[in-house]
Amino acid sequence: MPNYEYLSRIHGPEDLKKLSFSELDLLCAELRARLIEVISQNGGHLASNLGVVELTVAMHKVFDCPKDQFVWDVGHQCYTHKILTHRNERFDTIRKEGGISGFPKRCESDCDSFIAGHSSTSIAVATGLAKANTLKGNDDYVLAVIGDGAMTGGLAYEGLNNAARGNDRIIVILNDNEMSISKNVGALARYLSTIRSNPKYFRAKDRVERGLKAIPVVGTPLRDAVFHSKEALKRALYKTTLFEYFGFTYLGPVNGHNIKNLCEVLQRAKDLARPVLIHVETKKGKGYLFAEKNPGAYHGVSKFDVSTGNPDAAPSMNFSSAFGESLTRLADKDERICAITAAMKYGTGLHKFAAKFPSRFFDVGIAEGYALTFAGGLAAGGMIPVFAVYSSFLQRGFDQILHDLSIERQHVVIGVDRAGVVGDDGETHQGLFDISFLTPIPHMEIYSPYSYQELDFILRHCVAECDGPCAIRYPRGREQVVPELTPQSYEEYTLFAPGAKALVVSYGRLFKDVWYAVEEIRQTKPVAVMKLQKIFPLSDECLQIMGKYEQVIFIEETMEAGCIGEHAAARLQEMRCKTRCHIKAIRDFVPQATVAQALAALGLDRASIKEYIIQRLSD
Ligand SMILES: Cc1ncc(C[n+]2csc(CCOP(=O)(O)OP(=O)(O)O)c2C)c(N)n1
Ligand SMILES: CC(=O)[C@@H](O)[C@H](O)COP(=O)(O)O
Ligand SMILES: [Mg+2]
Repeated sequence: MPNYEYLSRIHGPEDLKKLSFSELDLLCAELRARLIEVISQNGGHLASNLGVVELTVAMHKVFDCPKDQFVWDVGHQCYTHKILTHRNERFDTIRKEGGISGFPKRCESDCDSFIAGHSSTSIAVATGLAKANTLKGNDDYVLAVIGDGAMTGGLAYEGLNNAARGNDRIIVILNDNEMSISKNVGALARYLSTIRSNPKYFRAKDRVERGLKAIPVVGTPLRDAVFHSKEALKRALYKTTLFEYFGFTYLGPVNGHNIKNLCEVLQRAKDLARPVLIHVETKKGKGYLFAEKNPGAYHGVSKFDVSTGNPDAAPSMNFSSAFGESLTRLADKDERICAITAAMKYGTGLHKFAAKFPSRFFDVGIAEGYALTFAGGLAAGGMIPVFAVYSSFLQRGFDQILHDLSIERQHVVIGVDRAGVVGDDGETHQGLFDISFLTPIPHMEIYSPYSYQELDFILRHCVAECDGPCAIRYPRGREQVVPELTPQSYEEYTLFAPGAKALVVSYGRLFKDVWYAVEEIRQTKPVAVMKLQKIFPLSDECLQIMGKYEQVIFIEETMEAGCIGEHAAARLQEMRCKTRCHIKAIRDFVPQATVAQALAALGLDRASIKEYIIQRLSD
C-alpha cells in the first residue's frame, strides 16, 4: 500500500491551494501511485490519466472549482480531478457496478460540469457555459481540456470558430501528447509538432506582446503609425498560430509536467480575462515506464500486474480481431477493398490490415462523419470501402449514412463493433441504438453474426454481393456459440418443434442463452426457436414462418424503440397475421457494470430470459 502523506490531507481542491510547489510535486507522485494502484485492479484509462496529473493539480491551484468550471474532452482523463474533488475515498469503485464513473458525471459532483465520453465536445460545451456566465453577469472562468487526438474531430473546430467571437472567459487547454489512442494523425498533428519543435519562436510572443503594449500611443495619426509598426514588428519577431486566427490569445507551448510553469501560464490566462488557448506538452503514460514506452497499449487497460505491466488475462481472439483477419484475407484477393478507422485501429482489429495494405488503410482521426462520407467518395470512385467503427461512435454519422451513402446507394460496408452492452465504460459507450437509427434508412441491410465463422461468411457476402450501404453488427469480446449449431446461411435458421404454438426469435450474442433457455423449456413444452443472421429487412420467408405461430417472442440486446421485433410486428400486422408479438429489449440508458452484470440487471441473462419466455407462454 503506497504512503499517501499529502494525498490523505486533500479532501477538496481548497486543501491543495495551501501546498508549496515542492509539496505539490510530492502530491503528484502520490496521485500517480493512487492511479496505478486502482487502475491496475479495476481497469481504466491509465496512460491518459498519468499524463495530466500536474496539469490537473495546477488547474485546481489557480482556479476555484466548481465556481470555475472544468470541461474534460472525452473525459477519460478526469481521474485526478475526481480524486481531488472529494472522491478519493470512493476512487476504488471507479468503473464498477454502482461505483463512480470513469467519465465526468454531473450527478456525481458539482465539480463535474458536463458529461463526456464521446470526443471533441469540450470547446462547444465550454462556449455555452462561458456565454451563460457572461449573460448572467458573473466573471467565473470555463476551462476546456482537449487532447491533440480530440482536436482531430470536426466539432472541435466548430467550437474554435465560435469561442472567441466575444470576450467570454473561456480558456482552452490543448493537451498535446502526440498521441490519440495510437499515434495521432493528419495535418494538425504535423502542425502541432512544428510548434513544439520551435518553442522559443512561439513562446516569445506573449512577452513581446506585453512589451509592445507598454509603448504609449498618443493621438490618432501617431496611434495608427505605431499600431502598424507594432504589427510589422510582431510579424517579424514571431509566427502567428492557427489559434490566433480564430481569435484566441495563444500561450505556450508549456511543459505540462512543471507545476510552477503551468501555474504561471494559467494565472496569465486568468489575468487576460478573454478567450485564451494554452498549448501544453505532456507525455502520455508519464511516471509508469511501461506506459511511457508504449502509451497506446496502456491507453485503456483491464486488470494488470503493476510490476510486469502484463494484463491478468492473456489476449485472445475476439470479434474485432476476427473482423480484421477476415477483411485482410478478402483484401488479398480484391484490390478494391479499403479499410477505414476513425482513430480506433487497434480497437477495431484493423492493425493487421494496416500493416499489410498501408496504401488501402485510412486512419482519418476522430472523425466518424468524415469517415463515412470519405467512404462514399471511395465507393463512387470504384473502391469497396469497409469502415469499422464502434456502434456508439457511429451515432455521430447518421446524416452521412442517410444523405451521402443511402440515397445514391453507395456500396459501403460498415462494421458496427461494440454493438450491444459494452461494460464498464457505461452509458456513453453502450452500443444500443444502431438498429434503431439504421432501420428507418431505406434499403439498409443489417446483419448480426453470432460467431466468427458467421462473421466471415457475412463479411464476404457484404463485400461481394451487396450493392448499397450495409452494416454488420457484433459485440465487444468473444463469440458465444452453441456447438451443435453451424448455420451456413446469412438468412435465418429455425429449429422447429412439432405442435409448438410459440416461436422465440433472437440474434447475435444473446442467442446462445436464448437457445439453452428454450432447450430447458422444451423439456415440458414444445417451443420453436429462430436465429436471425440478416436481421433487417426480414425476408418474406422469415415473416411467413413467424406468421404461422400464435406467439412470437423477440429477445434483443438493443433499444426497444425501433428494434427488430417492432418492425416484424408491423409487417405481420400488414400481412393480417393473428400472431401476437412480445419483445424483451432495453428501454433506458444502461449504466456501467460488467457485461454479465448489466445483462442480468436488464433481464437478459439466461435465467431471466427463460422466466420471461415462460411468462409469455402462459399469457
Ligand atoms: C466520437 C468518439 N470517437 C472515438 C472515441 C474513442 N477515443 C477515446 S479517447 C481517444 C483518443 C483521444 O486522444 P486525445 O484526445 O489526444 O487524448 P489522450 O488520451 O491522448 O490524452 C479516442 C479515439 C471517442 N471517445 N469518441
Ligand atoms: C475513452 C474511449 O472512448 C475509449 O478509450 C474506449 O473506452 C475504448 O473502449 P474499448 O476498451 O472497448 O476499446
Ligand atoms: Mg493525445
